[in-house]
Amino acid sequence: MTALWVTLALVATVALLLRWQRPAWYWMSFGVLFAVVRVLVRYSSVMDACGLTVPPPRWRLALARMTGRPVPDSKAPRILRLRPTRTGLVLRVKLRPGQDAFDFSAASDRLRHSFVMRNVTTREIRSGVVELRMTGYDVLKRVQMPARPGGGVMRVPVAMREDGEVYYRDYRQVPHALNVGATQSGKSVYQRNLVAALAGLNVALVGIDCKQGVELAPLARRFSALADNPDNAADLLDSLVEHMHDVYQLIRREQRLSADTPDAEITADIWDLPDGLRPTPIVLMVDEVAELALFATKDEEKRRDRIITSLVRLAQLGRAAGIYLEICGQRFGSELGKGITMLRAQLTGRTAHRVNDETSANMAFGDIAPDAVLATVQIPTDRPGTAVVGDSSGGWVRIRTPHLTLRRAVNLCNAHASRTPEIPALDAFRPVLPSLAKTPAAAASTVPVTA
Ligand SMILES: Nc1ncnc2c1ncn2[C@@H]1O[C@H](COP(=O)(O)OP(=O)(O)OP(=O)(O)O)[C@@H](O)[C@H]1O
Repeated sequence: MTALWVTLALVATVALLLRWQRPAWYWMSFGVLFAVVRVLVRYSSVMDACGLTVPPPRWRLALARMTGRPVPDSKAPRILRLRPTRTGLVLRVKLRPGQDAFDFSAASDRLRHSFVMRNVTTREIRSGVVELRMTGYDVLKRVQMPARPGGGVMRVPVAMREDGEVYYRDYRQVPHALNVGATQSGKSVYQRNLVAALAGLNVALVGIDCKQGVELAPLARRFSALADNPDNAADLLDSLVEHMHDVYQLIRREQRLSADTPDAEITADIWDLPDGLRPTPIVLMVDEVAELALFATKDEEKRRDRIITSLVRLAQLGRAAGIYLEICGQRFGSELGKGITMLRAQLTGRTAHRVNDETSANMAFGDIAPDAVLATVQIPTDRPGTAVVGDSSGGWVRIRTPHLTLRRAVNLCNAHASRTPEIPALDAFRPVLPSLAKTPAAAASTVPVTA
């Protein structure tokens, strides 16, 4: 008997320790079982308390009255499926007549504490069927991405969402994005995660890093072109615009060829081109965009206008040519001068890390997802890497990136260096790696790269 008590005490201690120190492990070992039992046992009473039941039909009430039987209870939505996941539970229910998905999203906070879960989000997956995604612990406290997060063509895993799902950056769905945040909020780590995820794909990475290349130069082995000051950046962007026009010419040529063949697909963008003809898609990463928009002299002002015009052109026309923009900065508003709001309107993907004021949050979401502004302002200082992402559909979600060190990102880029494609139009901006530098002077004039 004593042995049993000792074992139980030991198990309870281990469970408490895990819950405190390793919530993900606690969830997988103990939490999931307790949560399943809790949800199943409390389901009817919780639905009733949250106002998610429907009264019995009148004919049943009348029948009960006539026959003197007890009045039938209100009915909760029928459980279709309860599935445990590595971060929580997914409960799928069939709505009763008269219920709608909005009832569930309005009750998500009540459901959260009634089922003792960390977070509950709801969505209607098809007419009359609602899915409740519940997380069992704070998945953003210590981000652990799944071992095989999946992905697809131009769709890469970047962070963990607060509902326990992986957040993917999908360039074909949302071609251009803006990433804002105060200093030390985690923008560079977000960008690093993007680079690391893209490194293994058939894609050309092009970087503009006006912090003298401090963020992107170490990853240069996987970059096809890199600019580390506004002068270089202006030339690089001009060349990229030229490359875009060449790709359009190629698409037009293919369209002319297929126009006379009745059954042939008409090419509208690079993804419709045959594999052998398709130019490599390009992701342009711009770090600290405000540096490109600032000027002190007349010449610098001309250069600034050239840069912003090229960026607007790429944002307006780049998608079909397979050029995608990822623009990063502390603020991105009209104070940066003409052309900025026009550019911002084209950057439909928005990510906002912690900001210092509501105006900065408005720069990210004011025009597309006003609800996300409050969520952005509330990001705590002690959680770098936490961000709110939204798009032009008005939806938004909290995410946090895994803490990818620069060392690991460099190793990943080096491991995939052989995948770095050559883009002839951008040849002049190819980062010269130490092994290729011929003289110390030549090496000094190029962006240094860590091995
Ligand atoms: N997801 C994360 N988890 C834990 N720590 C993080 C995460 N993201 C960033 N950090 C830490 O926060 C600090 C700031 O990160 P980062 O350099 O990415 O911020 P930033 O917004 O780019 O800052 P700046 O604009 O000053 O360059 C770093 O010390 C980094 O290690």
